[in-house]
Amino acid sequence: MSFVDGLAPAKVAVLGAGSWGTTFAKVLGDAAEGTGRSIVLWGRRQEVVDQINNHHRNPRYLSTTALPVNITASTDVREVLARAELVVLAVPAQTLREQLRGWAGLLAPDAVVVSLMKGLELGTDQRMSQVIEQELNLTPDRVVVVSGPNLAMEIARQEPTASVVACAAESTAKWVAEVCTPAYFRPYTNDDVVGVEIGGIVKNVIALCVGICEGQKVGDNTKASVITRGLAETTRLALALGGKAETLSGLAGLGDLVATCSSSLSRNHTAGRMLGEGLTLEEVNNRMTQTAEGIKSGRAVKDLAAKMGVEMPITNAVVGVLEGKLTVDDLGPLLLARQLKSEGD
Ligand SMILES: NC(=O)c1ccc[n+]([C@@H]2O[C@H](COP(=O)([O-])OP(=O)(O)OC[C@H]3O[C@@H](n4cnc5c(N)ncnc54)[C@H](O)[C@@H]3O)[C@@H](O)[C@H]2O)c1
Ligand SMILES: O=P(O)(O)OC[C@H](O)CO
Repeated sequence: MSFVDGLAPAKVAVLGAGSWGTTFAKVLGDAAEGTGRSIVLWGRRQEVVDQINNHHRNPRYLSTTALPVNITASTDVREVLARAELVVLAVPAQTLREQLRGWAGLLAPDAVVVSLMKGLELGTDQRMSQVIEQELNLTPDRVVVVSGPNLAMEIARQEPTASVVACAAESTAKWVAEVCTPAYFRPYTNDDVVGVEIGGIVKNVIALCVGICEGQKVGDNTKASVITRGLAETTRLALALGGKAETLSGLAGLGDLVATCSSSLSRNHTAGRMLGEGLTLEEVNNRMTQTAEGIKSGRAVKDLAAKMGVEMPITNAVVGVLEGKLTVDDLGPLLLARQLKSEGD
């Protein structure tokens, strides 16, 4: 198998044909041009699969993007996973464990598994790489995380973007980075899986808060304050879990936080804005057609931080709003009334 012998994979499976799964398949497909490598997408809906196979498009998620012809799709996960040396997972975080239980016996014996997801599991407070290791019985050297300032729509338009490919084993990270490097996408490797995942998870909660600010029509000072203090609490959590500070000041930390908190393309930012405009969470959920991980992961982040003894005031306040214990108007006064302290604490 190629991971073992160092050769590039001949087949890559991407499970999840939503916005990011389809876009990342395009990244892989463009990078594979002329190599003979095939990219096979698993989708739940026959109409999505048919559109990809017959028209090289996924109009449900990426209406204007033409997909490379080396991408095919199927609803048959067994067929998609057969002999795939690299398996990329892009389903909503809270559904991953259940999905993996159905897929576990179908993976090729030496497959490397990549998580594209930015969520924390409710109830267990586990990161997606931990769920993957447990359910597929994989060692950390075969589990990779891709994360960074990666708004799918911009990458689908081939706008220059950098990202992070993280794995405990540098050789695996390099192996994966080499197959996802088309001209418009530049991955950097990193061995700090914890820092990379925590950056991607918590930025969604902070983006909900910035979105709330936007919905309330407060200005840039407020948003910059939330982003900066949001990074401080994200870094505290990452460090407590064994992550590195420099990861949080890199693409998967600051980079992703800035992209998500500034962009109207972000689903978390958009969901926050609607809350700030006065919609209830139920109304927001009814309007969202794609996954905004922060809505559910917020609670898991709060629980994990409490378990680790890490102070995360912005996360706690956002969860208070999501759970109906605080109104959006409570947020500013609550956060500002906290006891004064040193910026570095
Ligand atoms: N969209 C982005 O810009 C982006 C970028 C980076 C990371 N991510 C992360 O990637 C992950 C997937 O996000 P997305 O943008 O592709 O979401 P999406 O909502 O666009 O697509 C989710 C996909 O999962 C499928 N799905 C939904 N419920 C499912 C279930 N119960 N079981 C199996 N499949 C199910 C949907 O049919 C769809 O194909 C999230 O964790 C997100 O945070 C997204
Ligand atoms: O649309 P969001 O809020 O899920 O953010 C998408 C990506 O994670 C940005 O890097």
